Amino acid sequence: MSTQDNIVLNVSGASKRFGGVQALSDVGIQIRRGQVYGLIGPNGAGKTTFFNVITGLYTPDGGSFSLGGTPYKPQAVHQVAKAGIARTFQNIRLFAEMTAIENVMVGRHIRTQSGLLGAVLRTPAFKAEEAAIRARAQELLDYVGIGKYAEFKARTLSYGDQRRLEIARALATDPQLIALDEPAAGMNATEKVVLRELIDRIRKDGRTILLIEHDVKLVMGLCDRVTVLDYGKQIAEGTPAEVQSNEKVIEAYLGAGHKAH
Ligand SMILES: Nc1ncnc2c1ncn2[C@@H]1O[C@H](COP(=O)(O)OP(=O)(O)OP(=O)(O)O)[C@@H](O)[C@H]1O
Repeated sequence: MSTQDNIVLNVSGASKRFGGVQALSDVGIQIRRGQVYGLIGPNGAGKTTFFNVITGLYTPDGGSFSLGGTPYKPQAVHQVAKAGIARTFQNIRLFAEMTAIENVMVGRHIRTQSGLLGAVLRTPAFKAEEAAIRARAQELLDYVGIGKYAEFKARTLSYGDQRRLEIARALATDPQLIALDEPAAGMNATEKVVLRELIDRIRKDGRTILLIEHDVKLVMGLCDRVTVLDYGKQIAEGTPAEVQSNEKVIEAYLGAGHKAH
């Protein structure tokens, strides 16, 4: 396999303006298969905008995008999901009144074959597919450590478990890239340890992960490479050790009144 084949997400020149604010300015990243790639920066740096651009929530003003070597246009969320990026959200977005397992099954349905007509007619093919989807969803719930809550409504799960459920749902689409938007937000120290183990396991199982995270310790401990944004510009890229000692990064964080926790 050539080095080029190993690149899962390749973005160059990503730009996005909102009125007078240049939220993203010529940002480029390359994420290799099996990497955990971190996106950090002070508040308002453009991290969420970058996520929203690559996942089709915002139409970029410019930039080129490819996933697994195939160019894609991040113009619509469902197209990006089909192309193979799954994401979680900073503010958890689950179907609160559905059970945990149903939430994961919804994620899986974008990969199904028998379609709406099969579902309405409840054809044997549909039923077999449904059973397989349920079995796979249960496996994923077990994998993220919440298998015993399969039949609980999503809203009744603890915050940490809801975040794990979002990850299970993202995994259900068999994505080439999983984009996690602040997965540790609101978690206590114990939940963060469990989350870290989970992300590590997902990586070891051959998945590729893009991570926005405010918890610098978690980022530095988990990521293979990190990009630092500040005012929409990419001010550093490299290993955690490299970016941590980068003058521009230190300045950006201190200037914004941040401190590493
Ligand atoms: N939908 C929008 N409309 C107008 N301005 C926006 C919009 N989304 C983001 N911005 C602006 O773009 C800039 C980058 O914001 P963004 O939310 O991407 O930063 P961030 O790094 O994710 O910040 P945080 O860490 O606070 O979540 C900010 O100045 C923000 O006000």
